[in-house]
Amino acid sequence: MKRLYVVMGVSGCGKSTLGQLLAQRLTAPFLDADDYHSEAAKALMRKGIGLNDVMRAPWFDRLEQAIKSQPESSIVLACSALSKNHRQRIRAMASEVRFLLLEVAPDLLSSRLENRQQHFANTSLLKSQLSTFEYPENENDVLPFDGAGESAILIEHVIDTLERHNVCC
Ligand SMILES: Nc1ncnc2c1ncn2[C@@H]1O[C@H](COP(=O)(O)OP(=O)(O)O)[C@@H](O)[C@H]1O
Ligand SMILES: O=C(O)[C@H](O)[C@@H](O)[C@H](O)[C@H](O)COP(=O)(O)O
Repeated sequence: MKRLYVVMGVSGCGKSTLGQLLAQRLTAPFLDADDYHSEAAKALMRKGIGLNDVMRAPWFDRLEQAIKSQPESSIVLACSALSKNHRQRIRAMASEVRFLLLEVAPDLLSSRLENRQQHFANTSLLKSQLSTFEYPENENDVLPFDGAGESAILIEHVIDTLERHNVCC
């Protein structure tokens, strides 16, 4: 059985940051979906142009391959998983999938992205991220978290919540 924890949400919500902390706590490998984009896709996003689902398809295929080739039984993935269809595609990648949604207000997202260095996604991408994002309704495998606070506090809350839902460690 393979258990996949997906830290999800729009650009700047803190997926990579929290995902790495969670992977350390679970002693699990960490995969960042950002590392699986093509150069062409990154060039578009750098210009603030969001991907469409045709462009995303080979990216999801590469992610699936990377997840399936991990020998460990638990894996942490940071991936925006913006739409219901994207999440459905990710559910096919492992036998048990849990999404951890980080919710952050647009103003704070903007200021985080302005300050983030050396990343292809900047504030110009935020508009398309927010318009593509579909809030998970009736998706029982999605746990929402307030992503605005300090990471050191958030990770403790995440671990507590996973333990309470019996999906941890
Ligand atoms: N909880 C947090 N509090 C303050 N800054 C944060 C927090 N989480 C992430 N950041 C910062 O915000 C920026 C975006 O975080 P990142 O983890 O790259 O988000 P994402 O992977 O969702 O795009 C980074 O510069 C990161 O250091
Ligand atoms: O589905 C997509 O269009 C992309 O995955 C996008 O949503 C993602 O957020 C970018 O890769 C930016 O990277 P960060 O989210 O890590 O800033």
